[in-house]
Parts: sequence; structure tokens; C-alpha cells
Amino acid sequence: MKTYTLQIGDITRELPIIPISDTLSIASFVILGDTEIVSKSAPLLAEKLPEVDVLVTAEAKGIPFVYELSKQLGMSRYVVARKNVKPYMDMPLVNKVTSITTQKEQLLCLDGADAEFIKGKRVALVDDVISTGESLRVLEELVKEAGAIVAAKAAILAEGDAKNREDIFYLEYLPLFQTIK
Ligand SMILES: O=P(O)(O)OC[C@H]1O[C@H](OP(=O)(O)OP(=O)(O)O)[C@H](O)[C@@H]1O
Ligand SMILES: Nc1ncnc2[nH]cnc12
Repeated sequence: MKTYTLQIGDITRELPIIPISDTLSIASFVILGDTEIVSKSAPLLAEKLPEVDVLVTAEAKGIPFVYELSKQLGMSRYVVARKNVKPYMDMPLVNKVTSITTQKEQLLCLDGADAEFIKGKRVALVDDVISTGESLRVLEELVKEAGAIVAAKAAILAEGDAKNREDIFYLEYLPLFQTIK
């Protein structure tokens, strides 16, 4: 299998290159289960962020990272937008999203209690990867609807064209690849 060598700080990972369509392949970056990449990336990104009150991420792969980054920044609570409405949510804010990997519509949902918690606060939107930017855009819409102020947007990696964005903080660039048949 072809791989892409990713270096973050002093750690290296060989990411498998996986086709996601007839024409496009990604270097698969899955931080779930990778304690080291999460714990080493968090302080590096913490250095780049402006001061904010709370971090917000989207389920699922952003969760371990936002947990570690919140600890790093001394924040006792963070907020996760879920991909489905859960019965325990109270008056959730819901929006549709399509990311580069899902290629079909899914949801992002903010529990009403979390919406109330971030109202009027300066938030940083945090994810593991920003690629097409759709997940980030929908997350931004949700937190704005909740009355929060988006003070920063950040990820461990910027993939493809996201590397040219000037409105995001990130540690490393991740290229996209052509699918070879
Ligand atoms: O900029 P975009 O094109 O929206 O891609 C980035 C999003 O894709 C990944 O999530 P994914 O949709 O793969 O879901 P998962 O975290 O549940 O695996 C990643 O965690 C981001 O949230
Ligand atoms: N390269 C990648 N690996 C895993 N999930 C992703 N979501 C967006 N880009 C991704």
C-alpha cells in the first residue's frame, strides 16, 4: 500500500493512501486511538491560538483532540456537535453537512444546553483536519446561531486547498492524491 509520511513535531506517521472516489484519494489521518499524536499536537496548536473561552468540535475524530487541547488550555469544559440528534438533547440546533470523506449528507447537532453554554462566549472551532471546509462552515453556522463569537478556527492538519486559507490555524499540510487505476 502507498503511504504518505506525515511529520508533526518530533513524531512521524506513515498514512495509508486510500481511494475515496474514482479520481480522489486521501492520506488517511485517524487520530482515534493515537494517544501520542493527540498529546504532542495539542501543545503545538495551543501556542498558536488566541485567547478564547471555550473550544467546540464536531463528532467524531475531533473529540480526543479537543479534550487534550482543553486540558492544555486549563478549560474544564468543551463542546461537541454530534452527528445525530439524541433523545437526551434539549432543543438541539441542527444543520446538514457533507465532508470530503462522507460524500453524502449528514447532520451536525448542537444540544440546546451546549448552545446556552457558549452563548456570548468567544469560541475556537477545532477539528483534526480541515479539507473542503464544509464541516467547519456548518459548525460555524451552528455556534453563531447559538450566539457565540467565533474567535478562531483551527486543526492539526489543513488538507488540499485548505492550506491556502488565511482564516485557520494549523500545524501541517496534508496533500490530496489522484486515484491510480
Ligand atoms: O473539511 P471537510 O471536507 O468537511 O473535512 C473535514 C472533516 O472530515 C473529518 O470528519 P469525517 O466527516 O470524516 O467524520 P468522522 O470524524 O466522524 O470520521 C474530519 O474530522 C473533519 O470533521
Ligand atoms: N485525510 C483524512 N483522513 C481522515 N479523515 C479525513 N477527513 C478529511 N480529510 C481526512
